[in-house]
Amino acid sequence: MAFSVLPSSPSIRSSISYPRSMVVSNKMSDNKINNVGEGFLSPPNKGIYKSQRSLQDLTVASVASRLPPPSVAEGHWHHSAWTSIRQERWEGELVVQGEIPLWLKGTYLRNGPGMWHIGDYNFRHLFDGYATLVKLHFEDGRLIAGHRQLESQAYQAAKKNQKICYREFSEVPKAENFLAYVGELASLFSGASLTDNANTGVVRLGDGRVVCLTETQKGSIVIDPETLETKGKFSYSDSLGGLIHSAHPIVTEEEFLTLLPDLVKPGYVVARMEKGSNERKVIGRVNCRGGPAPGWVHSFPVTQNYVVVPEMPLRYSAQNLLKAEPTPLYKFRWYPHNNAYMHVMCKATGKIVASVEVPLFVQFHFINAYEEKDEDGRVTAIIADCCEHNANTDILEKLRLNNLRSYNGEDVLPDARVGRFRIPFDGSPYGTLEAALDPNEHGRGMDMCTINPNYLGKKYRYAYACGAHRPCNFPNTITKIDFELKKAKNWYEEGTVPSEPFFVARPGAIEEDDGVVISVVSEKNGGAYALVLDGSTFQEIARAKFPYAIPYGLHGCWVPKN
Ligand SMILES: CC1=C[C@H](O/C=C(C)\C=C\C2=C(C)CCCC2(C)C)OC1=O
Ligand SMILES: CC(/C=C/C=O)=C\C=C\O
Ligand SMILES: [Fe+2]
Repeated sequence: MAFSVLPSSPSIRSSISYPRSMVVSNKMSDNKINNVGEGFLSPPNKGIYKSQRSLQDLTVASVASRLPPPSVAEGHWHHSAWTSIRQERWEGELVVQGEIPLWLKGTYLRNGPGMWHIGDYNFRHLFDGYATLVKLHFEDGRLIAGHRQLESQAYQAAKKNQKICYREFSEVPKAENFLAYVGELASLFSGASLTDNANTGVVRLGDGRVVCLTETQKGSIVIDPETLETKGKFSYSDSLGGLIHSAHPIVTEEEFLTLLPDLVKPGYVVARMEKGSNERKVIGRVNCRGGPAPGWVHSFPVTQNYVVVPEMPLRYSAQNLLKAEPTPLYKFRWYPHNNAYMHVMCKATGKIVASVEVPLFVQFHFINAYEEKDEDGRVTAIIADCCEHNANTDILEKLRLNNLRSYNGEDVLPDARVGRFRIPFDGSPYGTLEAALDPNEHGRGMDMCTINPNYLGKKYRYAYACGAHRPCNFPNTITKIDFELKKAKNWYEEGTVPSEPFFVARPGAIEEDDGVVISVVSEKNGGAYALVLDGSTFQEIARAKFPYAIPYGLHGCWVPKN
């Protein structure tokens, strides 16, 4: 279903003056950064700023990028979604078209890999980019927006040395010679060469600290939610050790639950950190049933009383970790013959209460989970939903920047669905996995999901995610899934790439979908806008254009205004 957009051209005002460094050449022959961002390049009277609080003239250091070959220049090479951010930071008020509800008071923060080159070297994979934080501060119907680069050690070192200095998702520092490589290997075992580029998510802990996260534990970095300034490492004060963890801990007002994969003795440690603490305490451990390594745990679900530990056939691979060049599945390997499993751990005791074999699956993101009960209130099963890629690992390859940028109109996004696991508690050895609704409801695209956070771990009716309006090469709709009616409502605007929808409940709401859904939308010719949809009708209620291109981003959080 296509939605109409609000009338364009609101009364436009701009008080902006363009610093010299922002006015860049738009010629394809220049070996310079070529973002072709409408907002940056258009003359001031075409700007859409309402006012300018602080425009920082901090062009990203030496951002000369190698230009695409002319044959693909007509594709999505200049889509803002896949174009590096050009400035270190910006902040300003945006003109709002439509109406932002007056109850919406607080800041939406979004993290993501927004800078994909260093010097004249272009990164290969979407997940390699240096972290860019975006903020949307809503108050009194107004919107102050901005972005800032996260000052991780990895980003600072890359800027200083003009080369990649740490191991990213697919990129590896180039060894100068064999001896250096041996040193590199040693530092890999100690974790010293792993990145701290926290480009995946951002969470607000119960005590108010805001932390950016990625797959490496050292990539836990505290930021100031107002200025987006990097404050320093979030160091875990326990001695749990290990180098990696789930990039998606479960964070509530009271606690932080995480999974630490154990690559030495294949399994997972489930740990909990209380509000206000830096110390994780072990709840329990799950041993893998398949091998030779634990499955990738980018995310995991919880119910009110249980932690669900997935054992996906896409497993970490120590061999691939050591390789200097990316392998087809990066740091992972696909082991279909070693099966797939789901384990359930009691949160209070750490005991494994169910462990079942399930059909093969591929997911990055769990949506939610809940306990199914019989009429006496006894738990009969766990229901766990995820964005499931039909047990096909191709999606990892599709997320290479070359593929995203060279889109030519072909329908190349692999099919995905809402995968619903049922993990029975009756001792039977198998669980089931089925589509929760007809995937055609959301164009057979499905990822980047969120829910009303008040329904975490509880029976729920709605999920918000990105679906597909085909043909496409990347999820390009915002979709609202109704599990009760098995229907989806889809927001779509031609040529745009919306990032993960984020639900904010209206204070005092009774209905699960009473609230708004926020997304940052990247446009094909260099623009971007903040979008607010009504959670219930899924109609657009407001949008506000950024004065420059905002690249695609991953996950976000909400910081309420006190
Ligand atoms: C998804 C998603 C992945 C991502 O990851 C970023 C990094 C730096 C991942 C690194 C690694 C693994 C995925 C496996 C184990 C090794 C290690 C190098 C730590 O960002 C994303 O959004
Ligand atoms: C962007 C993404 C998957 C898109 C698939 O269709 C995954 C991001 C992981 O954090
Ligand atoms: Fe993720």
